[in-house]
Amino acid sequence: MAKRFDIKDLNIYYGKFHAVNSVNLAVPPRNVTAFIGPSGCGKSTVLRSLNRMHEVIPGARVEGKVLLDGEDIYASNVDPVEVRRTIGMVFQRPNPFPTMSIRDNVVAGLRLAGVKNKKHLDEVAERSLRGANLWNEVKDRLDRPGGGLSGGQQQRLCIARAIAVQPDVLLMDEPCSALDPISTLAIEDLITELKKEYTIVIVTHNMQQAARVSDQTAFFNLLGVGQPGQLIEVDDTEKIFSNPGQKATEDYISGRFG
Ligand SMILES: Nc1ncnc2c1ncn2[C@@H]1O[C@H](COP(=O)(O)OP(=O)(O)OP(=O)(O)O)[C@@H](O)[C@H]1O
Repeated sequence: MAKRFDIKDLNIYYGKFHAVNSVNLAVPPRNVTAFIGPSGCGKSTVLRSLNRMHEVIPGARVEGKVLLDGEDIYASNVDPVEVRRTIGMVFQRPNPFPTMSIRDNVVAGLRLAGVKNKKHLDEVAERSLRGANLWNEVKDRLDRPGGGLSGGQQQRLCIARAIAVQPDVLLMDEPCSALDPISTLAIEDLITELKKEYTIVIVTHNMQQAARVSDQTAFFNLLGVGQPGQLIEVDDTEKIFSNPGQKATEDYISGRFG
C-alpha cells in the first residue's frame, strides 16, 4: 500500500515559463510531508506533478524523475491514468458529484473501472466512509445526494472517494482552506489516522496545521519575481519550526514575509 517517493532533479514548466527549479526530495511512506512557502513558489505545481496532473494543462511539462518505490511514474511505458489511480488527490474545495448519492460518490472510481458487484461496492463504500470518519454521520442517508452534506462532510466524502480505490499515496492541496475550524480539526485528525496506511503529501498555508499534522516539512521559496520557485530546505517538522537551517525559512515561519 503506502509507497515512498524519490523526486530527483525535477524541473517544471508551463510552456516557456520555468515554474519550479530542480527539486530533490524524499517522501517516506506512512508519513505526512507538508509543503509550505509563499504564494506562487510552486507548491501546488510540484504536488500536481506527483500524480501527472500537471501535464493535463496545455504546454505544461516536467523534466527529471519522480520515483514511486523506485519506479519512474514518467517512464514511457507508464499509463498516466493508472498513476492517478494509485496516487489520489484531494483538492482545496470539496468536489463531490453533487447530485450523485453519497454511496455512489464513494464508489465512483470503482464503477468507472468496471466493478459491478453491488455487495462488493457496498462493502467498499462502508469501509471507505469509516476510514474517512464519516460513516456514523451518513450511514442513514447513503442514498441522498453528496451535495447535501456540509463543507467538512463533503471534504471527508472526497477523502472516502480517494481511498476507495486503495491508492498508494494521498496528495492534498490545501484540503482545509474552505473549512471552518471544527471541520479543519476533523480533517487533521483524519490525516493522522490515514498516515498509518498511506503516504501523505499536503500543501498548506497554515503553519500551525503543518506543525500539527506533518512529520517532515519542505519549505519552498521564490528567489525573485519571474524566477522559478525552489525547495529551500526539508527536514523534520519539529526541526523546521524550532531551528531551521536557512534564514529564509526562519523569516517565513516567524511571519516576517509571505
Ligand atoms: N495553469 C498555469 N499556467 C501558467 N502558469 C501557472 C499555472 N498554474 C500556476 N502557474 C504559475 O506557476 C507558478 C507556481 O504556481 P503554484 O500555483 O504552483 O504556486 P503555489 O506555491 O501553490 O501558490 P499558492 O500558495 O498561491 O497556491 C506561479 O508563478 C503561477 O503563476
